[in-house]
Amino acid sequence: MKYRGDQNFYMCEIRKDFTIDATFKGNSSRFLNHSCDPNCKLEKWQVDGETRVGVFAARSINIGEPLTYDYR
Ligand SMILES: C[S@@+](CC[C@H](N)C(=O)[O-])C[C@H]1O[C@@H](n2cnc3c(N)ncnc32)[C@H](O)[C@@H]1O
Repeated sequence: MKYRGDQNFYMCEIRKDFTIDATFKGNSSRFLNHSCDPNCKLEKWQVDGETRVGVFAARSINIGEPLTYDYR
């Protein structure tokens, strides 16, 4: 799964012909920042025949700690 983020373009490639693009619409996962030492990870699941991307804790996270994952 590839993810590319910059000021005006947020897109997550699920397959060659299928992407999630949060440029105009998205959910609270839009607020996760990048870190090279992230506390979260993305997982791609098949749910009822649909591809879903979920954010999961990669380690124990303290209250108030920003949620991050590796954009690359
Ligand atoms: C998906 S948004 C993350 C949420 C965003 N920080 C906000 O407050 O809405 C991605 C943008 O956040 C900023 N960003 C994400 N991670 C960052 C980091 N580690 N350091 C500085 N800016 C970051 C960049 O401007 C990036 O284009």
